[in-house]
Amino acid sequence: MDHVAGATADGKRAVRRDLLAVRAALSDEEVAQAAVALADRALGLPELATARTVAAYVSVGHEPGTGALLDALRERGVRVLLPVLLADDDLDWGVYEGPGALVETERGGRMRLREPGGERLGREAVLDADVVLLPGLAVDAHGVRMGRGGGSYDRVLARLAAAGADPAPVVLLYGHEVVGRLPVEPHDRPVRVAVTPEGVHRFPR
Ligand SMILES: Nc1nc2c(c(=O)[nH]1)N(C=O)[C@@H](CNc1ccc(C(=O)N[C@@H](CCC(=O)O)C(=O)O)cc1)CN2
Ligand SMILES: Nc1ncnc2c1ncn2[C@@H]1O[C@H](COP(=O)(O)OP(=O)(O)OP(=O)(O)O)[C@@H](O)[C@H]1O
Repeated sequence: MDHVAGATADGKRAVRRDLLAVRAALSDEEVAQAAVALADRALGLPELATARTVAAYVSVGHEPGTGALLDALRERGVRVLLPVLLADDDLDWGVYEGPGALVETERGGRMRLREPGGERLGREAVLDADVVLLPGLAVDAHGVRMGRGGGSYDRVLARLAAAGADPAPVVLLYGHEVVGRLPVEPHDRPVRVAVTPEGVHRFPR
């Protein structure tokens, strides 16, 4: 079993590297245009039309851009929660109060994140969310999502399930990141929806 689990983790690392290389090759203009289209698509989701609290994240680098989406949600009066990465790779949460209230953070040579600088609400704050917008590198036809490998969102999804909370998990990706099949480990939890600049994909439960 350990051998199989190790093979899956190695498989994930290789897929992650390839996916990150494709993102790295995007031009700044492609990234900017994709962010506008992504916000449009996401704002059309029925799940977001009724949501009062949305857990989201601030995109960095060549990730599918969330800036326009965060501001549009906030303008709608939605309470937007943003993650704060903790030392154990779990997530604390703070309320989005506009781009000026974000602080740039960097931990141990990892990628720079932009996180809310204000009050920390605790790990359980995500249980208030009606929708959870997740970062990712890819999703497959079963809704299996691959992240950066910290396991932060695996823990968030496990926490939601343990509490009996059932917000729609929605991953934001580029079109080519919706793939046929990804390596899967027992802790991986499927997402319900993937939004890309080109459209919306729904996965059977
Ligand atoms: N914009 C954004 N915010 C986010 C996430 C994300 O994926 N994107 N997260 C999603 O969980 C959490 C932060 N998790 C992170 C996980 C890994 C790395 C990172 O730098 N990884 C290295 C490679 C692995 C390593 O060195 O440990 C890298 O990407 O270069 C950064 C943040 C919460 N906030
Ligand atoms: N519920 C959990 N509690 C504690 N650790 C967990 C949990 N789920 C996963 N992990 C750990 O997180 C690590 C990374 O998992 P994985 O490679 O699936 O990350 P990922 O889904 O790509 O990342 P992320 O969720 O941050 O986007 C693994 O070592 C795993 O053991």
